[in-house]
Amino acid sequence: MRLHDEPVMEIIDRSQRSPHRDTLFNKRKVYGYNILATMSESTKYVDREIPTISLGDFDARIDDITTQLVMAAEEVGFFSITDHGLSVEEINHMFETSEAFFSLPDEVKATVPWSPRNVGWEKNSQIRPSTGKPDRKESYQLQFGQNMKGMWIKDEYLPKFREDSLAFMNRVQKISEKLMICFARGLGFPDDYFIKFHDITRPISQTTMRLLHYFALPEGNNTGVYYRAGAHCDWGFLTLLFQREGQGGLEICPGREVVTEFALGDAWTKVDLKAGDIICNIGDLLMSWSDDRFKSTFHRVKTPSEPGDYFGDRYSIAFFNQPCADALIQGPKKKYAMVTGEQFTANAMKRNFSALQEKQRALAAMAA
Ligand SMILES: O=C(O)CCC(=O)C(=O)O
Ligand SMILES: [Fe+2]
Repeated sequence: MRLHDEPVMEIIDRSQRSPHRDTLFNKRKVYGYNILATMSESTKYVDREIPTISLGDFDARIDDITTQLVMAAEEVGFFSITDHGLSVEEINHMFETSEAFFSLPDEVKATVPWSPRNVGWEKNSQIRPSTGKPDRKESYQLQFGQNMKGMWIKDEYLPKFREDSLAFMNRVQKISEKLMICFARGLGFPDDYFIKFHDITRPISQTTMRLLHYFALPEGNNTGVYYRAGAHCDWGFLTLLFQREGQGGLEICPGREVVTEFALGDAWTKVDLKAGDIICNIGDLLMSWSDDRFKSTFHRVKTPSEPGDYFGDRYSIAFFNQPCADALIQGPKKKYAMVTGEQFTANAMKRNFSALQEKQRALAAMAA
């Protein structure tokens, strides 16, 4: 078993909680035993608007787009974008490429095994501190730089996989860079401020595209047995998510006020999508870099267990914008001490690890 990269925060900083938000979201600590108490209950849902923002006519509309993005980042931390320039055909082609990879025999996929540089293939091994159990899925992490040496599936197994994946990744990077310009403006930084720190042409780039395949589950009540993707926040800067229509399950739970806080509400909101839209979410890095103005929101892929849930094989693609190791991270208000990209990641891993240990101790105590 290995520990992946999503950070979780063990400290609830009560001094910084907004009383208004507290009544809105009814927060509670999630990674203790509380989450277990919810397993047999049916999910509580609430409607929340997840803004849809058009990037069309970007140069002429940049001020308007920036306003909309900043508002979405401040309020929900999730938004979908349209008119981003990627066609439905291009997205579908990447999904077909991904499905072709996942349908290879495990022995072949194991020729590119996951490594802690966050590249490679894993199966049923990512343990989230929110569940203490591995997600039931497989994923293949791809990067642009030197970490991918020897980690691309060979052409003899899947011709053109590397070429097609890199072409898609470069297209998604360009969209990310548009969003980075807007978020830099929103925080009063120069336009290219975030782009420079996420330069994918540098060999030390850590930006990662993750292809995901969640296995089909038996229809019925799977709760407590399987997890698709346990509740977590992404630790990077910004995530761009591609989903397939009809393969639902992504849910969000806003309410986190400070990046050092480790709590979430008890009501989830399903994320619906239209073909071709990209769902985006703020990661902990941008939350920290914005002095907590932009929210990194808890989300999960729900284990299908109730009527109306999607039980079949589910494919998704996540593009994580990660800083280069030498990026210097500090918000305009200097709320948090300056850290490098490398330190930020190390701190996130450390918090993740101690939260996971806490969760596993709680699970063991319940079993005893
Ligand atoms: O598969 C999805 O829809 C979400 C995946 C996700 O949140 C992640 O990998 O961080
Ligand atoms: Fe995520």
